[in-house]
Amino acid sequence: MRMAKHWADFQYEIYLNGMTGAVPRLPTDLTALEALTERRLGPGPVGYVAGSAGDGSTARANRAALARHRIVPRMLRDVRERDLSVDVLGRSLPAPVALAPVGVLSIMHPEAEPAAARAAAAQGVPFVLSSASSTPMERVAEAMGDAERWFQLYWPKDREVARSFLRRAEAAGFTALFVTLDTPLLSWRPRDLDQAYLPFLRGVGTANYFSDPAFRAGLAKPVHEDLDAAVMHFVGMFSDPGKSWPDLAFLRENWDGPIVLKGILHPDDARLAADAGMDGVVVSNHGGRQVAGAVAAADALPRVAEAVGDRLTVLFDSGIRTGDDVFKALALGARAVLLGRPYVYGLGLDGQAGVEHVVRCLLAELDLTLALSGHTGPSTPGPADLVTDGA
Ligand SMILES: Cc1cc2nc3c(=O)[nH]c(=O)nc-3n(C[C@H](O)[C@H](O)[C@H](O)COP(=O)(O)O)c2cc1C
Ligand SMILES: O=C(O)C(=O)c1ccccc1
Repeated sequence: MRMAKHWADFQYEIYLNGMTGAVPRLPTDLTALEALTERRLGPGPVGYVAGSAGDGSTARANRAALARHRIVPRMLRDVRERDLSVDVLGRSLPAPVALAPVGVLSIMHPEAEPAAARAAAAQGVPFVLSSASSTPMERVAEAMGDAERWFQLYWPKDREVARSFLRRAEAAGFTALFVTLDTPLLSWRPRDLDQAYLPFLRGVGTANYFSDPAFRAGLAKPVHEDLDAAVMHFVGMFSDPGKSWPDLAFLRENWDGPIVLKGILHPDDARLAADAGMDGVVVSNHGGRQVAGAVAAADALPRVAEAVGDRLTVLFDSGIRTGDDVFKALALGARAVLLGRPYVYGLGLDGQAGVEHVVRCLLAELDLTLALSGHTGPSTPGPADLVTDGA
């Protein structure tokens, strides 16, 4: 009997369903989802999701850097039995993929984070919940049963609010903490600026704050009596550009589980993370949404992996759209990847089912890419399996 699930079976399922005339409700080439979402949803929300910093050069560089690497497939390696499972932060995951933290999901679909979280749970991949979710963390946890969930912290200025978030996340069953460091300020985002569109000013993405006792203690009036004041309190609280490396001790003292720093691009920062007792890093430029002109995430990855791969769990995001992108990230030194915009488009187009479609397409394509390249799991691809244009 076969032990591990073959994600590639989704391919047969689609062809078999085709015998009754059915075709998938959404494209199976996940790079097609952005344009489709733009046609179906209003410009404000899609612009917010698809947009990035400055002229978009970092988002383009993320794709270009992955495209510069080409896979060199190997033959005759017996790839009948494959197992995509991988150990990440002390957990065994069924595949080297998790859903990235994305705030304000209610702008894409009324069922928002609970729908995305249920999709992740149904497919067995971890869901990383954003601090800036449109649903309180306890309700998202409830939607997930005992499925794997991680909490992303935008480190609030107020220590009591920070402590309260950590306590609530632990009580709600979030097992790992992802601390996002690349967003102490929101970057210059022309697409949002030109539409004067910022969801939080409308009170979207504030659910964890407005439901928090420590946050509310700082308000003169209850949230519903003075929404503008509550929003302003959120804006002042949401992040803290004054933080520096020694402050990480606070997180270590207040969180028992693994801590992962998200937004690391320089190998020296990765070393500082290891020195500070962190458990992992996400090599990420926030999907090109923060520093225009920044290094492509895939170009930063091998240097970070080289620097700390033996001390920390190295994860990756920014630009992953296809199964072969995941293969390349693994080969460049990532243990697993986070998927951002594609699942958000899936949510916008078809709710929970849309997110499940995206996850299944990505993992089927990864499974097939591994097999067709001569690999039976995610841990064997390495730099020798790639050639790089211009290198
Ligand atoms: C609409 C949107 C909202 C995001 N919100 C958050 C967030 O709240 N916290 C966070 O750490 N990262 C956030 N990110 C960044 C993602 O976690 C991830 O780093 C990025 O989307 C990966 O790039 P990709 O979209 O190219 O896959 C957001 C990204 C998008 C597109
Ligand atoms: O838009 C983003 O990229 C992001 O990270 C964010 C920040 C604050 C609230 C919601 C999302």
